[in-house]
Amino acid sequence: MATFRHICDSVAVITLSNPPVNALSSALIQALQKALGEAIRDSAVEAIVICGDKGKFCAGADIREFNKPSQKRGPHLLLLTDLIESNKKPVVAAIEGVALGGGLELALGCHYRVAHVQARVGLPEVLLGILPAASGTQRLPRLIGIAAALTLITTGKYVPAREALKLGIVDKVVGENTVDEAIRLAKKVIGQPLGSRQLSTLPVQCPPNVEALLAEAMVKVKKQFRGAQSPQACIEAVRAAVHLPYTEGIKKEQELYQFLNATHEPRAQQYAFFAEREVAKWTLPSGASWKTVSPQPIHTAAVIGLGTMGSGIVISLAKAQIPVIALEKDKKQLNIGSKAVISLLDRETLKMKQLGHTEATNSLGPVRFTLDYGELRDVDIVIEAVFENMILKKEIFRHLSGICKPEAFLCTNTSGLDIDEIASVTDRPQMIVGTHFYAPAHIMKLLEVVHGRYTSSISISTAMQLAKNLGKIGVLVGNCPLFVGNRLMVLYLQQAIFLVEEGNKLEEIDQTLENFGLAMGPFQMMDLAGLDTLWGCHVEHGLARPEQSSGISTHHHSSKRYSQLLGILCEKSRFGQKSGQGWYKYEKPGGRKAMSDPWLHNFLSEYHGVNNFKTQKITQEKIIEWCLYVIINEGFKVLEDGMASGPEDIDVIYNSGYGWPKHTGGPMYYASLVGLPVVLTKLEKYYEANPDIPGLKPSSLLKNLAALGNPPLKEWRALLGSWSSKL
Ligand SMILES: C[C@H](O)[C@H](C)C(=O)SCCNC(=O)CCNC(=O)[C@H](O)C(C)(C)COP(=O)([O-])OP(=O)([O-])OC[C@H]1O[C@@H](n2cnc3c(N)ncnc32)[C@H](O)[C@@H]1OP(=O)([O-])[O-]
Repeated sequence: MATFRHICDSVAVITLSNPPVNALSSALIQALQKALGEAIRDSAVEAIVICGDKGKFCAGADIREFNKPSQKRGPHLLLLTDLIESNKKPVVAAIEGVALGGGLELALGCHYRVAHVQARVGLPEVLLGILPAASGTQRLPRLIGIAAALTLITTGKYVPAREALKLGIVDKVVGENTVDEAIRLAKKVIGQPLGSRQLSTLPVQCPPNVEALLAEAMVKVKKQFRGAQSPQACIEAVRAAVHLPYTEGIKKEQELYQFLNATHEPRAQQYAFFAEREVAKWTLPSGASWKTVSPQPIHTAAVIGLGTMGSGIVISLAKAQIPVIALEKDKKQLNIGSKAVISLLDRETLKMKQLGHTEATNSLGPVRFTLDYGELRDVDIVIEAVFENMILKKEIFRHLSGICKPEAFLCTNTSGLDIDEIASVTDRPQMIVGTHFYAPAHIMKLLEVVHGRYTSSISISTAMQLAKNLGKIGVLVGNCPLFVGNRLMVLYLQQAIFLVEEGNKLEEIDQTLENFGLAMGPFQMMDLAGLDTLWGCHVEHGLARPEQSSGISTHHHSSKRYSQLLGILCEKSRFGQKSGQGWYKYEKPGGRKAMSDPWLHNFLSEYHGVNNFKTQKITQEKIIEWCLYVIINEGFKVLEDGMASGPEDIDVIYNSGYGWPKHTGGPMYYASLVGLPVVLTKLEKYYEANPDIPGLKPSSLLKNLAALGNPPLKEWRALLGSWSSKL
């Protein structure tokens, strides 16, 4: 790792070099400081260009060093940005690839910025539980104004070069030779006054309603990142830029940074960041891994079934520029499905145009619609996305076996059906993979890649690579009923329903869990997913009984507690958002705004009386424990069964697929934050009082770990040698 400089005429070029993303480690900052000092002192140098090695400017501070004590982290980037800005020689940043976090702050210290057209810039610190701590919160508002700076700093959004140019973050965008262009610019501005280019000296342009703007931003982040402190601290830092001179603003930025660093949030978010990258590097117990098994190239794909899931999958593939054949069973369905796909494609094209892709229409892969299975003969992969019915799926896979080329991978988008049973009817069980997409499939990041008993490592490697190519996070899971995400989720939803049966208000339960940070409370989530779908799933997986008798709940079977409420609501045609009423009512079928429904409250109090449920109103703290600890407990059972490679996989599934708040790291990380012995004691207490709810019975893995105290999550595997993945 080094920072070196060479002189090109009178311009010194300093190259940041710390593969793979030129993160600013203490060593790199030190080397940069040294090179800058030399360039500034060297009388032959009249201007300086800073660029990054291998086409990447810089991805910001080295996150791996965050847990080092700050005094051991060497010189602070902040001082460096001041040094660059205040020196008399013009400094130009040549931005290729990314300028993120400290990388962008470094560029903002420079007097000019030239960016490659494909570069992206941003201040993503908020997504790591911190804030830009090298003057970003003070310099960016001075450059682009309060409103735009607030958006960037509180969302962590990455901005493509053309948008950055419009915002005024960069001075020039080029299609090639970024460094050469930066050198040209540097030569041109030698000797020109730098005053207007020194951002720290500029006044912040404030609109008259600046306080209203800040207050509005605060309301927005409190809703969007419930329970997280860093977005609020980001706004406070920008407020300082509005009211204080630069040096005072910097003091406030540092204070807020220290404050955030003393909370658990940065460590949780940073854990989540690395967990996402780790799970993508799958390894099987056989030793096969992403390093040893090459994925097969996917040049063409087919999707069967153009309902909500299938349409989203088609768009995902098209966005990854993979040509798709979209198949439906009859003309009517094809007509409906193709309209849905075309309208989504149009929306994606528009979005891309807004992001500055001028040839957006060409950047989506072509989609062809058909009724003819024969057209699937030569595709590299088929993703079946018909509704959840084993008989139908088997029929399709039997058919595909006879049609598709022998090298084609056959995937099923199921949210919990047995992959092995599907594989058993094909001529190539080793090439059958479960690909569980999340709705809407062209937006949600998560893809559970399900490893069946016969699935080969090449099939896994190909599916995991496909996830990456689709811009998704692939997480490898075992073929257990409902796989991992939904296996934990159904128990959580059931717990929430039990609370309602005991007289607690569903709005309060939703609100409490949303305040904890979940994107959506359980009842709103059920309405979104469809109560009929969930009811079917609960019956199929033994969480409810198929028989119903209006209003009367049979709440026990084989000494296990059940709730029939979902079924009863479905009998009343309350299917959730799609029918305009479920746990809540909506302005119309398909409406999104959930409103409390007096009818439901009357119905529930009658139901409560008829069924003689004991009333147990519980506190917000207990709502959280009661609902979330079953997720954690079942997570441990998943690990015990070997259905996930590690706790990180479960956390990534929840963070990216279920709206779990990343500032708590994920359910398993959250368990370690609360303390495993505490979680265990609570579960024991709840189970003792409710022996009819198996989800509350503490897992033996949790017991074993808790017996060791509260070992850090990264040590769990080593401590329990016998627990191993059965993927
Ligand atoms: C003072 C200042 O205010 C502060 C306080 C800060 O600056 S805080 C820091 C702010 N910066 C960020 O938040 C940037 C986060 N990174 C990203 O958004 C992405 O990584 C990427 C840059 C857009 C590349 O994406 P990619 O899809 O091409 O590959 P990858 O798999 O993601 O990443 C490739 C490899 O690089 C590693 N990596 C990425 N960014 C890193 C970073 N900032 N530090 C250390 N390692 C990093 C990553 O772990 C992976 O490693 P490995 O797994 O190969 O061993």
